Formats: sequence, C-alpha cells, structure tokens
Amino acid sequence: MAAAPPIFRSSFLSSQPLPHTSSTARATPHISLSIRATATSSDPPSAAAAAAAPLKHRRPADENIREEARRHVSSHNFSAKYVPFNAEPSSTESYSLDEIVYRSRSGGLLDVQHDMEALKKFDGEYWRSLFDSRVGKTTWPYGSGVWSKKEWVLPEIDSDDIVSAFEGNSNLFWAERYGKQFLGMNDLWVKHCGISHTGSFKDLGMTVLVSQVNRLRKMNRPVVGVGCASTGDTSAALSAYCASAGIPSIVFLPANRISLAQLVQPIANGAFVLSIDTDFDGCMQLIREVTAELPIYLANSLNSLRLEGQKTAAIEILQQFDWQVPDWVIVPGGNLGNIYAFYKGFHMCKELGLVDRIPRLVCAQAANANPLYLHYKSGWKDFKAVKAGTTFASAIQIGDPVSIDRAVYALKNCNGIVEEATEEELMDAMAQADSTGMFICPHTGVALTALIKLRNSGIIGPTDRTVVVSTAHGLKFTQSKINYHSKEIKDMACRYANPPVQVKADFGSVMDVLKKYLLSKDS
Ligand SMILES: Cc1ncc(COP(=O)(O)O)c(C=O)c1O
Ligand SMILES: N[C@@H](CCOP(=O)(O)O)C(=O)O
Repeated sequence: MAAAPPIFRSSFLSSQPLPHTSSTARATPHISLSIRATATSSDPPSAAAAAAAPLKHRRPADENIREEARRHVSSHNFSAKYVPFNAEPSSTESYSLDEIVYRSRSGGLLDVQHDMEALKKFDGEYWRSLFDSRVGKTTWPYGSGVWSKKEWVLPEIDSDDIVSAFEGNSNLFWAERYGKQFLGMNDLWVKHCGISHTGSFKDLGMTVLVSQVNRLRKMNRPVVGVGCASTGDTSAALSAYCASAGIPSIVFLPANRISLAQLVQPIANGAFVLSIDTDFDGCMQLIREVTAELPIYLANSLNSLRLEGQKTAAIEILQQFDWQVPDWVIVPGGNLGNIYAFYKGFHMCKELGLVDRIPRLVCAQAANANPLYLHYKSGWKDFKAVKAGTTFASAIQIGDPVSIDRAVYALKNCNGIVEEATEEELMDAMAQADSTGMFICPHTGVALTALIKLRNSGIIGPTDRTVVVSTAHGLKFTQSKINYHSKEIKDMACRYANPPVQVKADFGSVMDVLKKYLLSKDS
C-alpha cells in the first residue's frame, strides 16, 4: 500500500479514519474503516472490528484535551476564501479569511468558498465515515457538531485557536404524536437546534466566528471587540463565546423588544449591552456604521463566516438519517442567513457525493414581518423591505433582512416555498406542539404553521419525511406561553390554553375537580 497522504496521519483517534492511497485517485477508506462503514449504528461491533480497532490510551494526567490535540496536528491541502456571493464565473475577486471584510467590492454579500477540488479527492463514503466516526466523542475539537466537520468549515484554523462549547449534535426528535394527531403524518421530525449552549442555533455560527476572531487577535489584527445587532439570540451566543475566550463583546439590542431571558444572557456573560430605542433593523444599520469606524468585528450573519457553522445543522440532519435525504426541511426566517446555510450544507453534501439529492426547503415567516413571503408571492419581482410589526416570534421581527439575496438563491435552487403565519396561527401551533410533549419557541410555531398549511393543501404528503427546524429553546420565551395559557392576548381565542385550576384547600373540593377531569378524559 502506498504511503498515506498527510491528512490525519497520526493514530491519535481510533475514530479518525486513516485513509487513502493516492492524492489524485478517489480515496477508498482504510480497511479498518470499511468494517465500521458496513455496520449500521445499531449493530454491535463484530469481533473482528473490535479486535482491529486500536485502543486509545488515556492522555497524561497533566495534559488537557486542547494540549492533546496540539500533539496531533494534521496537515492537509484544504482551504477556503471569501468570494462575492453568486459571482460571475469570470470573477477573480477573493479575500483571505484572515482579512476583515464583510462586503464585496461592489457592495454585495460575500460567501466562503471552499477548494472543492481538494475536497473531491475524497469520496462521499470517506466523508460520511469520517464525520460519523467523530460523533459523541470528547476529542478536541471534534466533539463539537460543527468542528467534527472542520475540513468543510474553517479548514485552515489551528485547533488551538478554536473557541467551542461542543455545540451541535442536537436532538432530531421524532414528533410521533404531533405528526399523527394533528397532521396525519408518520415521518415528522423536529431538529432541536435550540437545545444548545445558549439556547439557539446561533451557537453553530458563533463558534466559527469567534474562533476566527481569536485567530485574528493572535495575529495582531485590529480587533478590540466583537459586536452585533440582535433580537436576542445572536447577542446571547456572541457574548457567551466571547466570554469563554476573554474577548470583549458589544451588543445592540432593540429596547423592550426581546424577552427577559434573552436580555439577561449577555448581561450575565459580561457583554457591553446597549439598549437602543429602535427596532432590530435600526440596530443593524447602526452596528454596520459603527463597525466601519471602530475596531469592532461584525458578528451578524452578514458576515459569511457565521453561515459556515450554521450549515453543519443540515449535514447533521443527513447524518442522523444515516445519510438518507428528507423530502422537506422547514426553517423559520428573519435576517435570512440560516435558510441559505441549510441550502449550502445540503448542497455541499450532494456535490461531494455524500447524498444524491437535496430536500426542498420551506422558509416560514411571521405575517407581521414577512418581506420574503411578499417577495415570493410577487413571483420574485422587486424586493421591498417592510416595517416589521410586533410578533410573538420576536427573534424574527425583521423587515429588511441582510441575506435576502442568499435566501432567494437558496429557495430558487431547491424548488423552495415561502409561507407565513399569523399571530394566532403560530401561537396555536406552538400550544398544540407543547401539548404533545415539546416545549418549543414561537419561531418554531411559525415553521409548524407553514407545515400545517402545506399539509392542508396537499403539497406535503402524509408519508413525506419532513424536518421542522426548531431554532431556539422554548424556555427563552416563557412569557408568550404564560400570556397564551392565561388567555391574556387581545383578539386571540387561545383555543388550546390550559390554565391552572384554582381549588380550595379541602379534600372534597380537590376530589370534585379531579373527578370532573377524569370523566372528561374517560370520554
Ligand atoms: C430563534 C430564531 N429563529 C429564527 C431566526 C431566523 O434566522 P435567520 O435570521 O437566519 O433567518 C432567528 C434569528 O433571526 C432566531 O433567533
Ligand atoms: N434572530 C437574530 C437576528 C440577527 O440575525 P443574524 O443571524 O444576522 O445575527 C438574533 O437573535 O439576533
């Protein structure tokens, strides 16, 4: 057998495949890997496989996992750079990821472009096996669902510079009862991206962005702090990752427009919090102006680095289905970076041979903040920003999304759909989902409303494998649930409210109430 190429040459990870014989031919996995690859995740390892797998020795007691990773540096030829988003093939404009740049020369969006030819030297089976081998480990940095795909995210960053909370690897929940009872569906799933370090999918992007900032600061680039405008989740993630790395964070929040649980997150993590008397779009405008003047690095998804982390949620979904492709993925949209991130993750898996198709995407918006929906309904004619109205889905109360072009591109290329949800629809959907054992956020209620509409119109079929992306933890939005279940919302029937019953503290009263309840259940 010819010598292995430099990638992952070390025997550091028993879970890390030692592949390839040729840098030009498509790679075939190493023999010990093919034993793993043919077994399903539920199979016990065969005696031969168990015997073949070398035991990983415990690291020395005085060494931590970051230091252990330092001893096992791997070299490879993967790289990535910024290019103008959706550039003409003839464009030569590009920037190193070590430059501080958020916009192309013409003022358009940027995208992180990977050296796909280098990645294609390894076949789909290789990548599937490599990613699968890293799940659920504590090996730095692969224990993270994002960094387990490091070669596709930030291939050139030193593992030592990575700031991670082992984010990702979030639960893909089979919504058995909700699917059956409310939609007549048998293959409905909820990707719980909100069950995460700071309670939302933003962690996936922020680990990447803050890691790159960490690297830039070590390179003495002019980055004194990192800043964002936020409806509450980006600011929570930014401040947590910055605090973990000892980097100052600055957050611009629209005053009185985010939940208390979200507000307290950056406060607790020591961010410099500005509560500004405007909406999110106003804060976004301000942070863009400020980051153009001061050495503050912009952390919103206008910065394409963020999307490199967020796209791993799409890869993870495929991985969790043993690399089978769902029919539909429904994502709530606000600033519209995430819908593109999902598209990019799915598309990369197809291009690199891990799967043979991509799902259709649905972007779901609150009717009170629906610029993408209106654009879609107009047949993608000219886009108009809107003044976003108040919505219980407060994290997507955005009227002028920075990633509109990315979203339109993604939806056009996957035969996607845009739907909207009124306040009553999204709150009812949230309450119904909660009544089946979930505890979702209102944004997930928006996505579920889109699903209900597409099921009712027959576009999504009863056996279609469908994934609803839950973007934040319900515990961040308890006030909306309290209002609903207290029936305190003006002009809303709150049909599924389940308020507590006030009972006198005597046995007879308690028995009366319980008997009535049990009778109602019996029928
Ligand atoms: C909980 C939640 N869901 C959905 C979104 C929408 O994501 P995007 O802005 O990438 O469209 C956001 C943020 O905007 C969010 O915080
Ligand atoms: N919901 C977001 C809004 C900003 O989105 P971003 O992805 O551009 O940072 C938030 O939580 O702030």
